[in-house]
Amino acid sequence: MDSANQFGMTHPMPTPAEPLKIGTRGSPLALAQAYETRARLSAVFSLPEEAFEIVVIKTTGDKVLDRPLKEIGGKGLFTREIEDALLDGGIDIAVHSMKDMPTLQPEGLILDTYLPREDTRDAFVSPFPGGMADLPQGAVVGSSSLRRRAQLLNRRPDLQVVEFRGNVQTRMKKLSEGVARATFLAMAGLNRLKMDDVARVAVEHEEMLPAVAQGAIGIERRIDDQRAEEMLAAIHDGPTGRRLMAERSFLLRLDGSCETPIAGLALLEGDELWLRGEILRPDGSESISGELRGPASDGQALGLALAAELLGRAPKDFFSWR
Ligand SMILES: NCc1[nH]cc(CCC(=O)O)c1CC(=O)O
Repeated sequence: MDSANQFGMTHPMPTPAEPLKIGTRGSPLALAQAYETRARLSAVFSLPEEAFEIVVIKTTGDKVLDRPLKEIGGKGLFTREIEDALLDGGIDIAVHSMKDMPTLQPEGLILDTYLPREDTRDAFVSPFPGGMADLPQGAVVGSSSLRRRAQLLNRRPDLQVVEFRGNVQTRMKKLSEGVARATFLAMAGLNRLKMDDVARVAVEHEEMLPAVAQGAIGIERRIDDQRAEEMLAAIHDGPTGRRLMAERSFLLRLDGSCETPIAGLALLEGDELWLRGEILRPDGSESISGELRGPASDGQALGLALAAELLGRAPKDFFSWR
């Protein structure tokens, strides 16, 4: 008899046969996300963990640690090898931080399953007391995110931003060594890693709009793999899907260059989506932001409309590729 579980109803298992191979990067956050996916699948189908195999894949982005990401070549840096493994059958599903995912997937793959979204806010992290507003004049802040860097400089042109790569542990070490006074991380990552010892102040959306898809886990599969399709349908979170549809359409329409800092967030209010977006010059000297509301059933139109609105207000030289 099926027993209820923390994720709700149980489902009949499509085809048990072989273990479902779950591909992931090997970073602590990526592994936590893969374990969460496995836990949800095994709960919803009442399957033992052995029915799933976690396959760790090293990507170019994981191998090159000494250079800023944009120098190595932007898009797909953390996904190419994983998508190759999906295509050649080495894995059956791939678990991703949606924030890092290109807006379009390779032919033959589909990315339309999302787990319930975590906290979407950024976290201000510093060994000193206080939040962003308490940063002294001229303080040094570490970040390798183009978006956070531009937003920060837009609000506080007096600050100095230095490049900060590496995992949470590396960044905390840099803070304790005094390389920077503070840094920014996603609340979602800190929460998923259960890093309760890292002192953080949540940055409200009004102060700093997060990256598109921040806090969302997405699961990719082969388009013709029926077993994976059925299994993933059972753990998909509809509200997260509707929000990401709006945010990712917004990004897709704007995404001519990874040199352009972009922020975007959709919230669901009943049957309505509320989408906010911001584009900035990399040095923070100019910011263009806006918002639109529309039916939750058509996030795509909403995302495209807000992007068109911001593009219409942007000077010709705003995007470096123009
Ligand atoms: N670009 C790296 C990345 N990709 C996803 C997260 C955090 C988790 C998330 O937003 O889902 C992070 C690190 C960070 O921004 O602190």
